[in-house]
Amino acid sequence: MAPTQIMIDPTLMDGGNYIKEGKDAAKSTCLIFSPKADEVGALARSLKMFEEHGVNLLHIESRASLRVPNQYEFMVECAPGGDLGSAIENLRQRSAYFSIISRNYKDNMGTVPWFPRRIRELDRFANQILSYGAELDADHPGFTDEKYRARRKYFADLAYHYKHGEPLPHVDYTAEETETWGKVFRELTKLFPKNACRQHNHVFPLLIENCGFREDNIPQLEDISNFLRDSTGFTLRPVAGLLSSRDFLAGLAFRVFHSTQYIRHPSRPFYTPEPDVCHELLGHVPLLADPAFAQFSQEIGLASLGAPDDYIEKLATCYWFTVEFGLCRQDGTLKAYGAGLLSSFGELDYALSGKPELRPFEPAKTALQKYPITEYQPVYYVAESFEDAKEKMIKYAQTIPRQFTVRYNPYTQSIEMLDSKPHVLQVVHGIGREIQILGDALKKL
Ligand SMILES: C[C@H](O)[C@H](O)[C@H]1CNc2nc(N)[nH]c(=O)c2N1
Ligand SMILES: N[C@@H](Cc1ccccc1)C(=O)O
Ligand SMILES: [Fe+2]
Repeated sequence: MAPTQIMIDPTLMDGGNYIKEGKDAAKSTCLIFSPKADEVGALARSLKMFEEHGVNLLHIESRASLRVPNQYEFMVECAPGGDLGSAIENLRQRSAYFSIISRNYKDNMGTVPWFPRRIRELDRFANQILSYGAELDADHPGFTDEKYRARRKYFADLAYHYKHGEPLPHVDYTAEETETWGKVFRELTKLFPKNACRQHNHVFPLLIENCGFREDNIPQLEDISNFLRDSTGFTLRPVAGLLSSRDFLAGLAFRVFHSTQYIRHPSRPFYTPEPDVCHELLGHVPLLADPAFAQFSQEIGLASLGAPDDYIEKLATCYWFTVEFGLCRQDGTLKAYGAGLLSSFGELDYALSGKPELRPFEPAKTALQKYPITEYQPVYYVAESFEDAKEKMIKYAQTIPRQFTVRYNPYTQSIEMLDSKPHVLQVVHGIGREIQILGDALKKL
């Protein structure tokens, strides 16, 4: 979704508190630094220096540095306020390595836009929810239904209070909600065998068997998240509504998919302008269990970390025409793999009807295509295969201006910035070991 079409909807928030918190967190500045070699007690001195400049610290972390041999590396997150500018200059002069990451990067030339480095930092997104503006409200059947709104508030609160590592909230869905799910489930499962891609049809029976996918049951996020973790390492997080493209894509870098938990309004079961539990579970989840697709999703996420705003929009557009509305050719036949098609039986039929325009998926061109969000797409992009789409995305991502390379470390569930020789060498050694394992396996085959 283009960020320009979204605005904060205060009525969805709890007395406006979430918004205020979100804004403050959005202004924090992260400093990563290693003191010069001969400095002893550098962290203590730096902390004192921040205090003297009236800067409050929200978080402090220390690690062995991978950039400067035998040194420590510190990460401090500063709240807005105080004389942060002078504190930064002071610290910069005393550091062998120094880097600033900030949500407030627009006013700070040369600053990298903030991105989460550890999986638990995804907790910060909970209070950065955006919602549709007036344009879509008029179109949304649920926005004038008090009962539905109250229910949406309940789901929003569940997501706001969720913290990384907790079990995903269990929801007792009402009979009416289950009925809506049933209608969508029934119609879509009629179309899947013919219209959905091979991977979707392969995984779907497993979801019926392991996760309670049934016409008369809305599956629980916790069961699905556990299933996905076993399949591809993807996990789900509940989310109260639309995240900005930047935040949503950052989750994918960690193989975390933000999922809504509410269901669409019963008056229009077969098409909704917002993601809902039908869209997430029937559209996205089956493909997240496919290894090649999971990797494709993560690649878009990794490419987005710290990227400039215009590139975030381009990546979000590529995401739109692949993960959301993508078509692919399999054994000479067109199939749908985009979740927005696989969750809307109206559009699933339409996309493959021969009426809309089809073009080959080509990231550099696709990234520039404008698209409507409340009606069927006029243009669809066709991928030759997930592997092919992934290779093209990786090549395209290399054209994004960024001063460092990122890599996900699944052991620590954190993002590593490969911006020093010792760190790169460490990764090279790791790959050497993998090659040994492969050589050994080959000998035994
Ligand atoms: C990345 C792209 O903008 C995409 O449309 C995102 C935006 N934010 C989102 N936020 C939520 N909660 N769910 C989504 O599917 C998306 N999609
Ligand atoms: N239109 C989709 C939901 C959706 C909305 C917005 C983006 C993607 C998907 C459906 O009806 O299921
Ligand atoms: Fe989606």
